Amino acid sequence: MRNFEEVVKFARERGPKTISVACCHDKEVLMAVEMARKEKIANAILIGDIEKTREIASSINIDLDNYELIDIKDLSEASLKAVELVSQGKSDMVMKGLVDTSIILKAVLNKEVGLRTGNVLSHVAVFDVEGYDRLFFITDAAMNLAPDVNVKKQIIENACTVAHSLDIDTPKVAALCAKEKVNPKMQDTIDAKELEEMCERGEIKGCIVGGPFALDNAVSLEAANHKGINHPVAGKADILLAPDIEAGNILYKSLVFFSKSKNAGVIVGAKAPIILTSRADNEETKLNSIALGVLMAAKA
Ligand SMILES: CCCC(=O)SCCNC(=O)CCNC(=O)[C@H](O)C(C)(C)COP(=O)(O)OP(=O)(O)OC[C@H]1O[C@@H](n2cnc3c(N)ncnc32)[C@H](O)[C@@H]1OP(=O)(O)O
Repeated sequence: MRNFEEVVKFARERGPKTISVACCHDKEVLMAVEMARKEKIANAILIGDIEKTREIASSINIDLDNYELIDIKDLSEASLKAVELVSQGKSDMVMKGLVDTSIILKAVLNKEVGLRTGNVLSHVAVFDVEGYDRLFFITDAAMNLAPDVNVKKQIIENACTVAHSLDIDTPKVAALCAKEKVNPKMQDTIDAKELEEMCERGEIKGCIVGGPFALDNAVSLEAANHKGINHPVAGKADILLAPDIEAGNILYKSLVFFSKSKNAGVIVGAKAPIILTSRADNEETKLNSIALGVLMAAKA
């Protein structure tokens, strides 16, 4: 798949799935779940401040009779309930509403009702950037703070599951750094080279990993050629592995605010997909993310 129209089309064919929305009192979230319902992609169980939700819904002409509603005002408790519904098999995936990412992720990691698998969980954002003929996968902009090389390996593997779900069989992974040469004083450049070597040894499968790469020579063949970089990933990266959450989040939000791009975001590695976008993302991004979640759930 090369764009979100195809992702939404696929989700329509596989839906409807059920989403439990944690902290649903948010206009863009309600607009996205309503679009998903009308498109028969997903039905939603809305958990949160229902009085506020009703006010918002009536201001945008959404009939809440089409939804199951659970009134829990406390953000942590609402997040736990949304996760618990998935654990109980009453819902197929969780969606973040108007709540801090850390609150919903703590619910996902909760030992009693959470969705742990023993694997690393990580965020994968998919971007369709104007001017590029392929989707970009940015990871991890939202969950893992400062991953070491072994966690980075698992973050790559998680991103590959998303890329494979979108029929990108052998994604090219660029381990991003501030430069394309190893500097012993820059740990992320050492990690990037190690990840490349792990892939060459067959310890990371289903992709080609290269690193370190600066962003320009990861995404632009012209920039890579200019620097004389000769590697299958150079200028052709699909998956952009950020060295840490700060770089990943800034890259994500730069694309959202400074470029013409469409995007979607999901946490993977858990028992079910967690649809996770920024609160500032618009309803189209949230709908794309629901479609991506449906696709991931369908392939699970
Ligand atoms: C991109 C658009 C959206 C955004 O902009 S998001 C904005 C930025 N994101 C954030 O603020 C969230 C960043 N992450 C966090 O806040 C925290 O790392 C997070 C995920 C909430 C975990 O916090 P804590 O519960 O304090 O973490 P902890 O390190 O004490 O771990 C508790 C238990 O959970 C486990 N854990 C933490 N991260 C994990 C992961 N990625 N995958 C699998 N397991 C994980 C950890 O091993 C620990 O387990 P145990 O209790 O020892 O068995």
